[in-house]
Amino acid sequence: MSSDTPADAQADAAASSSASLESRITLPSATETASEPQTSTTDPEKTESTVEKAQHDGAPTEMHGSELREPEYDVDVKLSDLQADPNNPLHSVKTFEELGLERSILNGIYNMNFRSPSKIQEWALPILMHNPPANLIAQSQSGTGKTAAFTLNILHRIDLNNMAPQALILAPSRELARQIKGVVETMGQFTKGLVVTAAIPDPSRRGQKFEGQVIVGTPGTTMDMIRRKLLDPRQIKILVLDEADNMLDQQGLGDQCKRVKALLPRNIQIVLFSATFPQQVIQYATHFAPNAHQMTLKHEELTVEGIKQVFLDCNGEDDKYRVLVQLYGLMTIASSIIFVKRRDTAAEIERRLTQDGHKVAQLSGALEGPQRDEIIDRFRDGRAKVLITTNVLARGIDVQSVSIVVNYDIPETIRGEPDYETYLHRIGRTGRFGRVGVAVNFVHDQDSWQKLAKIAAFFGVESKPLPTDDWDFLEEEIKKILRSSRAGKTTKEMQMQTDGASA
Ligand SMILES: Nc1ncnc2c1ncn2[C@@H]1O[C@H](COP(=O)(O)OP(=O)(O)OP(=O)(O)O)[C@@H](O)[C@H]1O
Repeated sequence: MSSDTPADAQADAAASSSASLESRITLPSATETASEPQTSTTDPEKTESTVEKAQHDGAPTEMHGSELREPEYDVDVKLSDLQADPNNPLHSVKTFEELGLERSILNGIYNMNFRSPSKIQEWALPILMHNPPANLIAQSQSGTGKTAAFTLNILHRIDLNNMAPQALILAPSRELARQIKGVVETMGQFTKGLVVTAAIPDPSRRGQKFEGQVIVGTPGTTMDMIRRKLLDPRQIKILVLDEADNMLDQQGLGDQCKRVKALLPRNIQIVLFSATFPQQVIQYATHFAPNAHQMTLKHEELTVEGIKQVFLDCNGEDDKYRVLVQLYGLMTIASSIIFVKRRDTAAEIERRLTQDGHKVAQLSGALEGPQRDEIIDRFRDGRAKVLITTNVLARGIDVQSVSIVVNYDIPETIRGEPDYETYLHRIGRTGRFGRVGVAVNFVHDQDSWQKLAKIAAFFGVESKPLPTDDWDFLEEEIKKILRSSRAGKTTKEMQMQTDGASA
């Protein structure tokens, strides 16, 4: 079961490059895709809850949805205010009821404390749920609820009286696949008869059939399982690629995803979601999902307002470790992720920090699956507060308590260029759904400084320098950001405040 190793290795390496993105919505012609709809039979009654199992299986330990409370800092963001602002990606006009979801599904959403949809959910759901089913390529900022958008469509469409796989969700890492499985189970906890199965490397499943209406997997294992006839693809009617630009990347997972698709029935609904879609991937994506409705964003629109970006000027590579140790206290107030380029750097930093008496966890593609599960679960439930990792966890991971992301190494492509997409995904591990967070970038030489400057210019953001020789000041600055409450302010009001301050 080593078929996911290349995928993980690929995800470990910074791979994708960037290109200009257009903000546009494209509607396809009337003669669209896909098979006949099959409405699900749902039961409003509460059935045996799968929450416990879901949470154990990788979902956030507590899915508080809109309840924005950081445990240690006094962050009291009012989500309703953010959602009332038409310029905010969390804004919506409609309610979940108006989107035509079954009562059992609505109960699942409300139980997760979701009050109203985000922009992407409000836009994508009517398209996804419309009959005949149409393909979709959709882009939305990190942490704006893309998982719910594709999950709700799946819950709406599957036939619960049939145990055969009907929806396949592919994700680039085992951690993300497990997380999505948890979300589908939690959201579908009142959906009677729902079975969700993970197709990730798991020696304990050897020879066992993959049953359940929803399969969430990594592409390599999914392909293996279909080929070995352990996963029957014949009744699959929806294929979702989460982190689709990464999944279609021709250098890495693209080939595997193409092969999986070739093993599925024709005319299924194909759904591609990501926070980033470089132009060259969009072109390929439109072949993969023909006649798709499209929503893409400009790169200037991609950064999340709640994530403040700063950089620390270190005195060379060796000095980075000293600065990291200084930061440790701040990183443990809530949870933090440290991103490095290489697996051996991750292991080395873990070793040194542990030796210096600090508690940290480390996860990279070099570790075996069960060990990885144990580490990410510890991080999710707060037993481990500082996680050192590679790009394997750059995308999709949703741990709401993450308040600091450290780019120990500025992300770069295999060609040594700044990796714009990976940067955006990495910093997007904080500031989820209206929360605030800080991205701390380490620069240590001309090259890393230039890469960061290019990244900041590309996204049209300012990366503020913080001194590394005045720790009291630095600490106060970071704490100030994390304490900053946006309660009661719309994006426009905040903009005016900033304008006023600089006038
Ligand atoms: N309508 C909603 N109301 C409140 N919370 C929501 C809503 N939709 C999603 N969330 C929460 O927002 C968080 C981020 O959602 P999700 O992980 O789906 O983001 P994403 O857009 O897929 O991000 P990424 O691009 O990083 O993968 C999750 O904790 C989720 O439970």
